[in-house]
Amino acid sequence: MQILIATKNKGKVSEFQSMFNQYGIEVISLLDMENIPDVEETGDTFEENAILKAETICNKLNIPVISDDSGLEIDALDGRPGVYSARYAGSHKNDEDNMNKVLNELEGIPNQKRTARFICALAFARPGKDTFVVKGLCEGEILHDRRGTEGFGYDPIFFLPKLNRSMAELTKEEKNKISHRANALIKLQDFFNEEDMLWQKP
Ligand SMILES: O=P(O)(O)OP(=O)(O)OP(=O)(O)OC[C@H]1O[C@@H](n2cnc3c(O)ncnc32)[C@H](O)[C@@H]1O
Ligand SMILES: [Mg+2]
Repeated sequence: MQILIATKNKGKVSEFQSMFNQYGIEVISLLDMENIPDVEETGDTFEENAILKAETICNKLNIPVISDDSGLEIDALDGRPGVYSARYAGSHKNDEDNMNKVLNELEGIPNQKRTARFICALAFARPGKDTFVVKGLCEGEILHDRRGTEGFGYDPIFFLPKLNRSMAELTKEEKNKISHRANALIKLQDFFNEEDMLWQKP
């Protein structure tokens, strides 16, 4: 069995692959397909953008798809970068530039005021049926410098106080137990279980 994740982000694909692996489900993504243009993320919320991406690709290919819209919300920056996380330092979507921008903006802000959370909205769209959408969170703090080399995106500057490590210091297996993406996927599973379809909790 296969599921299409409507994303072009390698880091997300790799995490979905290991999360779905335990169910014997093969993950394919837009990186495996040619000529799929980027869906413009014009929504004001993660949920809106996730629905937009899932429904656009579902309508184009006429198969069920899951999409992921995610990002980082920093309290001291009034929730920025938020839905603009991918393009925070410009439309070239560069992780290093994005992290530098955040670190510069937080310069001089003390630890207790550096609270933040990763957010992930997952939308599941099927031909001719209602789309459903769920949201998962992961709370943490923004570090003063990068730590660790695992993961992707903003992981090196995201600190998890309970684990005393940055997200980029966790193995993929560890991250997939506590991440915003994992928390959203658990909620999506509940939908699937209710509808008695696709895949079941182990
Ligand atoms: O839209 P798609 O094709 O899925 O790929 P994208 O990279 O543009 O993805 P988003 O629009 O959802 O933007 C997500 C941003 O948030 C960052 N992000 C999302 N999940 C993350 C995670 O688990 N760890 C670190 N950064 C993350 C990511 O690096 C992007 O900058
Ligand atoms: Mg995007």
